[in-house]
Amino acid sequence: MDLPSFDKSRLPSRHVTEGPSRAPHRSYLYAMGLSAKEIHQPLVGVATCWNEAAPCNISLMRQAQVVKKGVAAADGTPREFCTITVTDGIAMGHQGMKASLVSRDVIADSVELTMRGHCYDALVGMAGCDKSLPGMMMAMCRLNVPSIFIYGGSILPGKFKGREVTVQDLFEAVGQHSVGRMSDEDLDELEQVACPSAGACGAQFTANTMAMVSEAIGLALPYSAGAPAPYEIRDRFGFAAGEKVMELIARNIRPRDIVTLQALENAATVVAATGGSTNAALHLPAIAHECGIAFDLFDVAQIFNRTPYIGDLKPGGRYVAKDLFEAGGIPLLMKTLHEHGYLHGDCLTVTGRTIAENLEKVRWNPDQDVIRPANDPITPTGGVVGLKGSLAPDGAIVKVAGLKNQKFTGPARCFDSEEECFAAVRDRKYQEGDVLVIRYEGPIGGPGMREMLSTTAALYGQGMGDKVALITDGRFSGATRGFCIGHVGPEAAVGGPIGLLRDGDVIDIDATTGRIDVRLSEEDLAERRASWQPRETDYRSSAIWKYAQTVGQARQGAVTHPGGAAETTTYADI
Ligand SMILES: CC(C)(O)[C@@H](O)C(=O)O
Ligand SMILES: [Mg+2]
Repeated sequence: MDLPSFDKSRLPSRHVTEGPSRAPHRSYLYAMGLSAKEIHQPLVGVATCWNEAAPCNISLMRQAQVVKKGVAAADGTPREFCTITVTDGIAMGHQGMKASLVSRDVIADSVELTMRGHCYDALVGMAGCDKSLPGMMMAMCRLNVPSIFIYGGSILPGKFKGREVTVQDLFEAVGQHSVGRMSDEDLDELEQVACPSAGACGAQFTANTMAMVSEAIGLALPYSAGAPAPYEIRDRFGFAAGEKVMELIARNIRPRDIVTLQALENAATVVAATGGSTNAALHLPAIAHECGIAFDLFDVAQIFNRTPYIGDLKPGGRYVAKDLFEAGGIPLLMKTLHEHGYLHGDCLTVTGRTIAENLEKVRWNPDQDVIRPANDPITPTGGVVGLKGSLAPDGAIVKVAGLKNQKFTGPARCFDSEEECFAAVRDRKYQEGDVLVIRYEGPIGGPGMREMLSTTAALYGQGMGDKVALITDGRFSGATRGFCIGHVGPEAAVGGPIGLLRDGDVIDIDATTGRIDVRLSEEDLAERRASWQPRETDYRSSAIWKYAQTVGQARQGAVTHPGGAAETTTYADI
């Protein structure tokens, strides 16, 4: 690969590799088998979230070897390191989920610290799970050294009784089983066939949503986020990412040149267009924050409201990630959105070219129905909608893709933890028409803003998905369906109105007008607020306690440090 010549003396790695005072430092590099030539080449961090916690991560170390070959082929020296993950599918439905969102920021922090400590010149970050994708992209924006993101790829769908299934079917099967609508034998068979390969949860759930974001925001190479984990073509993307990051070093193209306000709007557009995970409304503000860009839940919601819903993907629709890749991949989706004016085409990407330039050669595929043309959508507005009102002055979010009815009025049934609500659902101790309220599950109150797929899927599995509504200051899985409103802010733990609700209060939700209100006057709310007492959590120490001390509200992405780009030293410039 012919790289433009560039001034190597500006590279951060000079702090580690150049001059007599760095002889000790170099001795460590020699100890790992590096040659003198390799030591003085640009050092590229290859961060992966490899571990044996989940199928999302299991193939990442293998894939990273190809990335390293790409870096080396372009005269860079790859340095591989791993960070942690918490996998929601296994953390779901118990206290373990409190570690999930916390892990996003720990991932960003740990990548930051490895990169800073060793003065790596660039980063290729590989992630495969809900929190590792945004965590890695946050680290890239925070560090602002040339970076490429690469997804580990989606899992393949399983086959059960002749139909394609994902882990969503299992979570919903738990509800079916609890009311006698599924036998022990079928549940046993389903759990053995639902997840047949390595890769992240297979439909437009959180990992695939954030993977789509990685291409739309410009941090990943076109097509790279769509290829399923077991497909060998992933190796080509890995090699290309390794080579390309060397060009980004040479041309000094950095993440904050790429992740602009317009790029964030492009990312929100693909989420809405595909009925993606509501978690994007949390992660996009957090990524923006790392760049010093104000882009909160309301900004995301504005894009959601003006974007046509065109991706017929599960959980709202019919297809899985593999089908989208085979239909033409994420560029196919972006092509039609761009053609009809829904994307900013002039945003720079890691190819060194703009979105519009990347899409030039993409042709529309008429022989597929995974993605509809943007001028012939499934619905004219996005599959995810922002809400606001007396119950959520700081906003809330709901996925409407696949919902029959977008309005709901009913009496509140209040629960102060997910466990309490799950027990009521499991035992069918709720009424049709109820608005189930799960509170003290926000970023501070949980702590950790749990995702509540076990409860929402159980409701769905009981056939009650459209007969009750559920609202929470916690959040939902990308696989949640039903009338489920999350991120209600401010959260109960800081005195938000959701914490003032009592059983029987009447709640009105209207996703068509973007409203969520409680039929209580300002005076009623003020009176209740006066006697409200903050609650203590059981977490008085540990990483989860530490998180609760610094985390902000969901509206701004539940970030754990106040400063954006302007306040953060990028070691690249020291
Ligand atoms: C387990 C899932 C489906 O991956 C969930 O965590 C999500 O958010 O999509
Ligand atoms: Mg999740």
